[in-house]
Amino acid sequence: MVVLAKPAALEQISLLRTPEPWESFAGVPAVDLSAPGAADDVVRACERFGFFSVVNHGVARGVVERLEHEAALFFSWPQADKDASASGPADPFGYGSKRIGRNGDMGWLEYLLLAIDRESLSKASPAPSSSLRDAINEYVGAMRGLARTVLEMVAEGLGVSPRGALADMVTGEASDQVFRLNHYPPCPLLQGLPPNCSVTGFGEHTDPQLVSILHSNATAGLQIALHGDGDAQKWVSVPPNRDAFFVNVGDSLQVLTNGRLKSVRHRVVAGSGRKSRVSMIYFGGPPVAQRIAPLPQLLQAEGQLPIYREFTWGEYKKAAYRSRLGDNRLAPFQMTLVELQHAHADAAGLHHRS
Ligand SMILES: C=C1C[C@]23C[C@H]1CC[C@H]2[C@@]12CCC[C@@](C)(C(=O)O1)[C@H]2[C@@H]3C(=O)O
Ligand SMILES: O=C(O)CCC(=O)C(=O)O
Repeated sequence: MVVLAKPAALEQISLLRTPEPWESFAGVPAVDLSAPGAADDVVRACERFGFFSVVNHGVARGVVERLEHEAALFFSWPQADKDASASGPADPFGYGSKRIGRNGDMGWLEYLLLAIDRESLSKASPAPSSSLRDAINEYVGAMRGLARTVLEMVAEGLGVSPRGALADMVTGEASDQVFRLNHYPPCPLLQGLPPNCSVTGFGEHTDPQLVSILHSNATAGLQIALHGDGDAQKWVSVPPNRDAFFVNVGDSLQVLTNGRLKSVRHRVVAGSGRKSRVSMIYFGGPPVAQRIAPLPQLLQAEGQLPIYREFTWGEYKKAAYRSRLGDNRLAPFQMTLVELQHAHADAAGLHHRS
């Protein structure tokens, strides 16, 4: 019997099965933002997949190309220079290689994780070069606009007023925005392993914020879990599209809509022979003090009880940084059956708790 040892450098990174070409999922909704009825399409996609692409988004190609160029330049720096850049190893912000978060998650990637204040990079998140900083600032400005459009459409499609109620949380004064550039080089250590072996680029997780907007080059790797019944989880590969942006529903939007819109579990698979995947993601979070709870307007309109307890974004973030990447971070905030029964009885005036 031949026993294939896993190369030591991959010891802490999980192997995954290489996706088959036929697993490439043709069903990711593509929403034309300029079309009438786009708001309903956005809500439908967020309910069904928590994930969709947007076309006719109005973001100039040059904004993306400039950042792609700057990102490629930065990732080609000597390792020692990258390690010394952006104020040292990511914790959580800065340049990181393989380590994700603080609790032992590992992936086959390198990245820059940066904090954004309003329109531009925060002083606490220095960019490695001024040309990269300028390209990021221009790109992030475009993403804020796109996040606003998408969240206004969500509000419109759900009948939430004012139309800016959700968008303001992400683009207002003290909003907590994060930006990430990811680089997944081909993994040479997979050579010699069976061809069906891939490596985890970015482990499965949901994003904690309201929405994240992702762009990648033409290299595949992103997978999403389709929302199944119960625990059933089916992973499908998202065909890359350089002309589109992909929107992910985050946990906070799931809570605000009382579970009607669902955050999407996603991950990145890296292979041996492929080109590098480069992705750029804007994460739209609310101010630290923002209360996150099912919107009373929606509960009333739909005659529902809240299935989540209220928390502040600051509390959620603190808990997130103590969690492992793949954890279900909403579980501690879900109402228990007993709590729901009490709430139901209270609402119906059936009993009074002392
Ligand atoms: C294990 C981790 C790593 C976290 C925090 C914690 C749980 C969730 C991860 C993410 C996922 C979405 C982007 C990010 C920037 C975020 O806001 O939450 C990530 C962050 C990090 O990469 O630092
Ligand atoms: O790089 C990608 O395509 C997705 C990565 C991701 O999910 C993340 O950075 O949170």
